[in-house]
Amino acid sequence: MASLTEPATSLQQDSIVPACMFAPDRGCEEEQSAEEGLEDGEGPNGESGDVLDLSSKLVLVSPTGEQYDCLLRHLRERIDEGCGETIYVVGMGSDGGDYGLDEKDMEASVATVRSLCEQIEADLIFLRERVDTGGKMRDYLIRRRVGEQDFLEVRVAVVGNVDAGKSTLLGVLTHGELDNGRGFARQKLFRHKHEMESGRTSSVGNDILGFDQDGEVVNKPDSHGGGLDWTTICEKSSKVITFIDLAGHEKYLKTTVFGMTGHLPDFCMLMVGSNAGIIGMTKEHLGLALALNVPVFVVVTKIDMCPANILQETLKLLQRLLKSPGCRKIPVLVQNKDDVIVTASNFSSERMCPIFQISNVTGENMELLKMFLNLLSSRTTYNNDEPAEFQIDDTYSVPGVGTVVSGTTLRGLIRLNDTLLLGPDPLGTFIQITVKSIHRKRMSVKEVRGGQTASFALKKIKRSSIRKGMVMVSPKLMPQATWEFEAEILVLHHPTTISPRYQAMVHCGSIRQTATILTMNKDCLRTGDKASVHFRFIKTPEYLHCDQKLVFREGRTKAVGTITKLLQSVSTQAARGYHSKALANRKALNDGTAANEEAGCSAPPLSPTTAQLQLKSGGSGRRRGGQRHRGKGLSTATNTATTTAAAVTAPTAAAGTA
Ligand SMILES: Nc1nc2c(ncn2[C@@H]2O[C@H](COP(=O)(O)OP(=O)(O)OP(=O)(O)O)[C@@H](O)[C@H]2O)c(=O)[nH]1
Repeated sequence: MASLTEPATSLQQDSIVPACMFAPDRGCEEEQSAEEGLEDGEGPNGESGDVLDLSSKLVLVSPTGEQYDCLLRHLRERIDEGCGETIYVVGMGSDGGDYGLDEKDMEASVATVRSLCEQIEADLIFLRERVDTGGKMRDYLIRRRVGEQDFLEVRVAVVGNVDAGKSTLLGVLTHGELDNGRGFARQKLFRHKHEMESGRTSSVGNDILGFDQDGEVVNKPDSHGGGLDWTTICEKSSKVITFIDLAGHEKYLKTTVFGMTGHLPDFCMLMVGSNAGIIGMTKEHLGLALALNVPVFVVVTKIDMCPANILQETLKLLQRLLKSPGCRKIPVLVQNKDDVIVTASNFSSERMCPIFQISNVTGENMELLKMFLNLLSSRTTYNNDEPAEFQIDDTYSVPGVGTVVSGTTLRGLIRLNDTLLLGPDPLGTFIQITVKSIHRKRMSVKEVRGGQTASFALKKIKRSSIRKGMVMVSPKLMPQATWEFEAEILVLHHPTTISPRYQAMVHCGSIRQTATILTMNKDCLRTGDKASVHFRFIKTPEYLHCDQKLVFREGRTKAVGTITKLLQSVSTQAARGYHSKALANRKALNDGTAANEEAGCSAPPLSPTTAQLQLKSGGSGRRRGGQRHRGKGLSTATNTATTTAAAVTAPTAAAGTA
C-alpha cells in the first residue's frame, strides 16, 4: 500500500521504545519528546492552569477547602473527558520536587482521593505501587459507578491476516478456555456453516467481554454448548468490550471495510502471527485503521510455536512498518503490568502503538492484554442535549417483535417511545417512527446515549423498507438526503489512472453504495495522488455529514478521504411537514390568536439558531483519543441552514413529533 512504504532504516534505529518513555517518570524524562509529554505545566493528574497551586505532591495530604473544590472539579472534568473513567496518580507532583510520599502522607492522600470519588460517585481501583527516592507513588483507576442496567462500552475492531489467530483470541478471551493450536477456541465463535467448515471468518461478528469493578472478567460460558448469556455479562459488568471480529481474507475485504467504517470502533487490534510475520492483508488493515483515525494496538500471536529468531524478525519488521513515514507511530513493547498502565494511560496520543506478544495455547501474556482492555476508554463523548442520531448497520425480523434495527448511537439520547425520523428512502424521504423497545447487548433498557450500540424494535414498519446506511435522527435535525458531495481524497492504490466517470464503492459510516466521480480538480489520479473530487451516488441519496471519513474502493483500488461539502440535497416530506407545522405554530404565536389560548396550547419554544447549534455541538470539551465526529453537528447545522432557511426558525421537537 502506497502510504505504508518502509524506509531503509538501520538496525540501530529499529529499537522498540520502552513503555517508560511515556511515563511522567524521571527515569526516561530526558528522552521524552515534547510532543508525547505532558502539556506545559500540567501535572500527572492534569491539575494546572488554576489560580490555586495544586502542583505539589503533598496537595492531597490535607487540602484546604478551596483546593479540595478545585481538585474535585479537575477530577470531574477528567472523568467526563475519559467517558466515565481516568487513571489517577497519587504521590507525584508537577512542581519539580521529589516524587513519592511516606506511608502516613500516602494514607492521607488516598483518603482525600477516596472522598473525591465518593463525591462524584466513582470507584477507586488500585492499579500499582512504585517507590521513588521520596517514597511511594500509587496509580488508581477511577471509574464512575453505573447502575445495574448500565455499563461503559468500548468497541475494538479485530483485524489481521488470515490465520493470525483473531477468532481464536476472541474465543480464548470471551470463553476463558485456552486453544489447542488446532482451532478449538474459535469453534465457539463461528457464525456461518461455511465458516465452521473452512475455518475462515466471513461475516462481521460481535463478541463481548465484560469486566467487573475490580477488573475481573465476568464472562462465564454455560457448561453445555459454551454459549454466553449476554444479559448476565452486562448486568455484572462495569465495562463491556465489544469486539468487532473482521475477516482476514482479501475476498472479504468489503466486509472488513464495512466493519471499520460502519461499526465505529474506538480502537483497532491488529493481529499478527509471529511465525508468518507481516504478510497478506496486514498492511492493508493497518492502512485502513490509520486512514480512519482509529488508534491501533498490535497483538503478536503464536509465540509458543515460534522460534526466537523468527519472533525477533517479526517484531523488527513490525516496528519498522509502524515507524515508516506512512504510519508515523511509536511502537511500544508491553512486557509487564507497569507497561500496561503506562501505555493505556497514554494510548489517547494516537501516535503510540502498544505491542503485545501472546500465546492462545499457553496463555502467556494474556493477563496483560486483559488488563489493557479493561483500562481502555471509549473515544465518543456524549451530550444529552444534542439532537439524537443513530446509524443503522443491520436489520432483522424478530418473530413476535417485528422489525428490529441495530447500529450505533452517534449523538444525543434516545428513549423508549421517542419519535424519530427514519430514512432516507430511495426518494430521499424520512418518515416518522416510534421506538417500541430498546436492547443493549441483548439487555432490555429504557434509553441509549451517544457512543452506545443498540437495537430498536420499531412500530409499523416493514424490514424491507429499511437498509443499512439509513439513520434514525431527532426531528430537530430536519435531516436531508444527499445525492452529490465533494471530498478530499488520497489514492492509496490504483493499478492505472482514475478519471471522471470512474465508479467505485463508497463506504461512509454504515453507508455502502457505488458512486461515480463527476469531476475532480486534476485530470487523472494515480497511486499517492490527493484531489478534491465531486461524487454522485448511483442508486439512492444518503444522509451524510461534512468531515465524515470515507473509503472508496473497487477491487484492489483504494482511496480514503473526508467529505468537505454536501451538494444536491433532497428536502424530505417529514421535514417539510415538520417545517410547515412549525411555521404555522410560529405564525399563530405571532398573531397571538385567541384560539390558541382558548385551547390552552402553549407555543413551543423556538429551535436553536444555527449559531446556537454550532455552539452546542462543539461544547463537549476535550477528548481522549481521536477527534471522532469532529464538527459533525456544525456541518449539519451549516448544511441545513444553507438548504432550508426555515431551519433557523422552526420550533423544537415538541411540536414536530406529534
Ligand atoms: N500454537 C498456536 N496456535 C494458534 C494460536 N492462535 C491461533 N492458533 C491456531 O491458528 C489457527 C488459525 O486461527 P484463527 O483464529 O482461525 O485465525 P483468524 O485470524 O481468525 O483467521 P480468519 O478468520 O480466516 O481471518 C487455528 O488453528 C488456531 O488454533 C497460538 O497462539 N498458538
